[in-house]
Amino acid sequence: MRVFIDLMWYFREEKWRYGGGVLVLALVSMLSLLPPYVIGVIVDHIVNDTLTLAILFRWMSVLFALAVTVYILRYLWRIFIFGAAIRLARQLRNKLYEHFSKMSSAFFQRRRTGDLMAHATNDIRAIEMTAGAGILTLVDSITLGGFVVLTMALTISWKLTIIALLPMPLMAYATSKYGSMLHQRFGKAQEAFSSLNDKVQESMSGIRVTKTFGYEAEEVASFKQESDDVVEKNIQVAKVDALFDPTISLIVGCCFFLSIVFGARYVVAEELTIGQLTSFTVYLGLLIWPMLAFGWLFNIVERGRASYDRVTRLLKAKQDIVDKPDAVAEPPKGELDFQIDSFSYQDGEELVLRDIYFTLPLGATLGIAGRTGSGKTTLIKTLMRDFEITNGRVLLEGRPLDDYSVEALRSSFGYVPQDHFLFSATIADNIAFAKPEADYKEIIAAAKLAAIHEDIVRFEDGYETVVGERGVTLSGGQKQRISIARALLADPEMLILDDSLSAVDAKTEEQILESLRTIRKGKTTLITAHRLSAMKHADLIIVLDHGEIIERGTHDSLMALNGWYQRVYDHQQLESLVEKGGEPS
Ligand SMILES: Nc1ncnc2c1ncn2[C@@H]1O[C@H](COP(=O)(O)OP(=O)(O)OP(=O)(O)O)[C@@H](O)[C@H]1O
Repeated sequence: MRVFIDLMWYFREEKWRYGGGVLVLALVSMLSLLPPYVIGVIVDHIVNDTLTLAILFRWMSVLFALAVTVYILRYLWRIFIFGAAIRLARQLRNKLYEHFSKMSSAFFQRRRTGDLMAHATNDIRAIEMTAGAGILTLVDSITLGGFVVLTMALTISWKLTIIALLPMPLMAYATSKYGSMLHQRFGKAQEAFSSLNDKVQESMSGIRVTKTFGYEAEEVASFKQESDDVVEKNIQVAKVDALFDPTISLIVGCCFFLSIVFGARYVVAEELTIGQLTSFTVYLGLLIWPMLAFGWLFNIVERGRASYDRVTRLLKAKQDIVDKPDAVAEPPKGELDFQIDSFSYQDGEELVLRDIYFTLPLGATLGIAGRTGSGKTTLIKTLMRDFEITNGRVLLEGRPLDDYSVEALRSSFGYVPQDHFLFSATIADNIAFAKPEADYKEIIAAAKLAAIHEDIVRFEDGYETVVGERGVTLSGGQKQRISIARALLADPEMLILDDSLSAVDAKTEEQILESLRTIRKGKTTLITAHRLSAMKHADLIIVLDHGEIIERGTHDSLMALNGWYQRVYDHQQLESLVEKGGEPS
């Protein structure tokens, strides 16, 4: 029941809804006591031969009025209690989403997407059940159960009540035992569900790769295995779940048995009338639901507790990147000073960057070259504070990155990542993502600069073409250029193209670079690329190898060095000549 204490903050917040709901529910419980009483009275009238049509009609009218009232009241408490529970789910879901959106890349690297999705769906649903059906069963089992027992004891026979309820402690013992078994098994079932979620997410994202390699059968088999695991764990839950009903029915059966055996003796001894015994057994029947509700309550509460623990653990995860109290809110301009002694993604892991020292004046263009895995993207991630530098620092306008608020820092960057992402929205919306207030003229201008305008107008719906998962399929190069247009539209202080020209041909690349040279005057641009022609005009080019700068300079000075840069550049030029049989880029 600890989960109810954990949720107390919400019950307080919604005290009117819960207060109203509980009150109405208690009233319904009280009113439910009337029909058994009426049955007892009628039976006694029949036994004593005093039943008249008038008496019968009077009691029937009372029962009819009661039914209508209970009908309305039941509707009311549902609105109060279940309505509040749905609101709690909404609040928690929004909190989780807000929390996710504040977390750094390191957080998402440690967690699986499917797991996070399971928290936001299954766990929240279990908590909603606790705050809705859980409260209902708690209040119902206490009020209806309490009222019925009191009525039986006070209006019929306290002796018979005690006898009839003798098997109850057994039930309390059994349900608490089942409850703790359920908690454990439910935790495991939820973990298995998270894992399955993750599997589905990964399989769907990688479906093309799976098909290309003809791995469908293996994928289906591995999905089946995960799915079987979920089923197995849920069966384990269901096995305990299934114990509640028969146990409760058995105990209720014992209660009936005792009350009939002893009740009959009291009737013979004339301590009770037949009508009273009839009422007593009907009251006992009324106890079945509170008892079932009690068992069900354990079930709901244990699920809710496991889920609430999982969600709060997640919400408690500290943001690893937070603003200092006096953080500068003004977005920095692009004057860079890298002073990184070393960087690794996790403590104790292999160093990914070492001895990165260089400066870049405001408005300059930096080219970052190097073989795959040499640390180009990592260098950019440290600049954007996606990951904290533990050994060294990066200065922007002479201040360390953490002097700036995260928001100010992020608004300085226009980042076009390697794995570009388009939302399921129109092309115009995708381009205007970083500047939603942009008008069509600005969007088209950005698209022209990114050399994608001609492609867009060829689509039937032009800029209103829907792309992404639910829209038309674009080529890799088209997606890249839309991502570039998106970054250009925001006109950021620092534009970062992380291998963002890899899927466009040499001519288009040159066209885009030419636009950049014109519009990015006075603003800093960083370009990483495998095709070195993309950084030929940079003011500074650094070549990384195993996280270290092995060459630095301008294109001309690097060519004169006769090192890695010169070799790769010449090789690429030759390749381009052979492939296209045309001009070198
Ligand atoms: N999030 C991460 N966690 C742990 N290691 C990582 C992470 N991202 C990259 N690495 C590792 O860091 C090294 C540098 O990777 P990085 O992506 O910076 O290289 P890159 O030069 O950009 O490569 P590419 O040209 O292929 O994009 C690699 O060994 C990679 O495995």
